[in-house]
Amino acid sequence: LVLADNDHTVLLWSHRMDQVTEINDYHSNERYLPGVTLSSNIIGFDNMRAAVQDVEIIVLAVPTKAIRQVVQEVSAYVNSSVILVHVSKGIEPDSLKRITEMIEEEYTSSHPAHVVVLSGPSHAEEVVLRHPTTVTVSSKEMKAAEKVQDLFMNQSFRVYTNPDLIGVEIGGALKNIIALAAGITDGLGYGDNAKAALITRGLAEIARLGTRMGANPLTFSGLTGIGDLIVTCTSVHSRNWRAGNMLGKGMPLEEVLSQMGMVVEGVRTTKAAHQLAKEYDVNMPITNALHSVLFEGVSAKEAVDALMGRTKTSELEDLVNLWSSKE
Ligand SMILES: NC(=O)C1=CN([C@@H]2O[C@H](COP(=O)(O)OP(=O)(O)OC[C@H]3O[C@@H](n4cnc5c(N)ncnc54)[C@H](OP(=O)(O)O)[C@@H]3O)[C@@H](O)[C@H]2O)C=CC1
Ligand SMILES: O=C(CO)COP(=O)(O)O
Repeated sequence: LVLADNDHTVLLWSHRMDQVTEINDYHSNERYLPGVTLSSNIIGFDNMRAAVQDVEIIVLAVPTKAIRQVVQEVSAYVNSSVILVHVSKGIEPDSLKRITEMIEEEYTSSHPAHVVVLSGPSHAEEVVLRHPTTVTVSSKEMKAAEKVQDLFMNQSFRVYTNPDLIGVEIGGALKNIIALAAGITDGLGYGDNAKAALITRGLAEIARLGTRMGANPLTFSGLTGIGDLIVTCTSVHSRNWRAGNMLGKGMPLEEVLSQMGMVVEGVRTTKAAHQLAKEYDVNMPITNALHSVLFEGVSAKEAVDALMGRTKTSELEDLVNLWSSKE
């Protein structure tokens, strides 16, 4: 919708034929954006080749789990140099790869691709209402990122650049873990103090890991760090928050996921971050507590009690370690 508002023709491929028909015949997408009228310059395609073969920019807007498969399909049909923009927020368990790394591994066309991430506090439900939204683009090739900035920028959608690709991707992925945890504490009936604690200490552990992985610590005080943490931990639009809320009320994980019917990225990302914390030897108590709830049979209440009962520590010790690990 943002690109269509900026007078671009958008060829929107979907793997569901019924969705393509709905977009072309009724200019709507009721399952995902109820009540929204889509612009007529958004054209649905069920044929991937027809959608991507002549375009300059491809926006990948699928869950992390689908990235590898979709990039393989896309790269079979690209017949000139393209910019691949991804908006996914996750890390792959086991391989522990960021999205850009997964795209680079799967892209096989002989025509070059420049990979750009677009991320930040941006619930789709509000973007489609043209409510003011700010995001960040990053890439190994900042010229490509600047081109994407120009394409998306408009009066209600403001785009910043940040050359710290690792920080942008890590912040966007890991905030979903904290959003799940924030949903859990709300589901348990805890209040704003608990949520503020999760956002603040969640940011500390995201920054600790991200910095160890090579990110600039300042990125975590930007849109893809604290910005996305706030929007995801405090909004009923967030699928991660909603899933956490059901977990906090006692619903088993499988039932929560089947009720959601949309991606809850934080679940797989918790698995990945738990592994990353071990690999980089970084202390991530909230991530580990969530891992124990999701995958080790610990109750939400027990996990909160364990977090609160840890040995005393200094708040600033974190910050000192963060900066010194950069030197
Ligand atoms: N929604 C939001 O506000 C925002 C989402 N994001 C990120 O964007 C990414 C996508 O999120 P979102 O759009 O909400 O996710 P959804 O769960 O809504 O899925 C998006 C689309 O991807 C399709 N899809 C899923 N798997 C495949 C596959 N294997 N092949 C082809 N298509 C597939 C879905 O089809 P189907 O209907 O069949 O499931 C759906 O049409 C996530 O990483 C999310 O974190 C980032 C910013 C905001
Ligand atoms: O990333 C998002 C907003 O910036 C959307 O978050 P959810 O995936 O939790 O809905």
